[in-house]
Amino acid sequence: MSYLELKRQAFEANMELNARGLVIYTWGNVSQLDRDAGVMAIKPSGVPYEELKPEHMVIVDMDNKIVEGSMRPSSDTKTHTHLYRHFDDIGGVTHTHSTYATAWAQAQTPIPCYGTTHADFVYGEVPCTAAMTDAQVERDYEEETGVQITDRFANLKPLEVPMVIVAGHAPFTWGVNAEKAVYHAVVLEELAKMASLTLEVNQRAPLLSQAVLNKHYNRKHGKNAYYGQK
Ligand SMILES: O=C(CO)[C@@H](O)[C@H](O)COP(=O)(O)O
Repeated sequence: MSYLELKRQAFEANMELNARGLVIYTWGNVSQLDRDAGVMAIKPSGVPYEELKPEHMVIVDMDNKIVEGSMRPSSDTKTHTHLYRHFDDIGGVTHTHSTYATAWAQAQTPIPCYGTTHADFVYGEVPCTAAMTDAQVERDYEEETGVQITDRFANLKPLEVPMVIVAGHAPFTWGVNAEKAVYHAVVLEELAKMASLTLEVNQRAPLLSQAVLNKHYNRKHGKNAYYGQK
């Protein structure tokens, strides 16, 4: 696709993130991948959503080199490209600091599956990455964030669990395109809020049984199908 179209898709997805109330000021970013061309369009760093324009999107290759654009790409660029290099089926990545999902990330606690709403979207808990060592942080925080995520997904299918919370930081979500990645960011924030309120009502709330989880997930996604496939 043309860079113009790639930028438009990334811009629209970033504006949807803002419209859904998941970001304030510049807290967050979305990218759209063109896998055939080996590039993505990503939000520029530090630009408030109110001032954002399609032409501001930065085209970056999978080695984090700027291909087109006058602005600095998001500070999370290396995490986005790391995920694209390791998750073959995704085409969009979203990062937010949405309140409830970030609270679970700061608590360094995976979000359990307490109900069928959760099971409709995520096959099991929303995973949390391992806390980074000081040495890892020193190396390159954004690249190491990508490493922590892909390490955590060694035995998970990215499109069955299209989201993660990064320990001490905040969530990343993905999907077959940027629009779906934003959709999953909205879903994640709701699931995190529901789980928080569930524990407020009953600290010993039971987890959803595996049988009910399987039934609900497979009913919504088709047996052994990945979420988001047409
Ligand atoms: O996680 C962080 C900062 O901790 C970033 O996601 C910022 O919240 C947005 O940075 P830019 O995309 O504007 O560089």
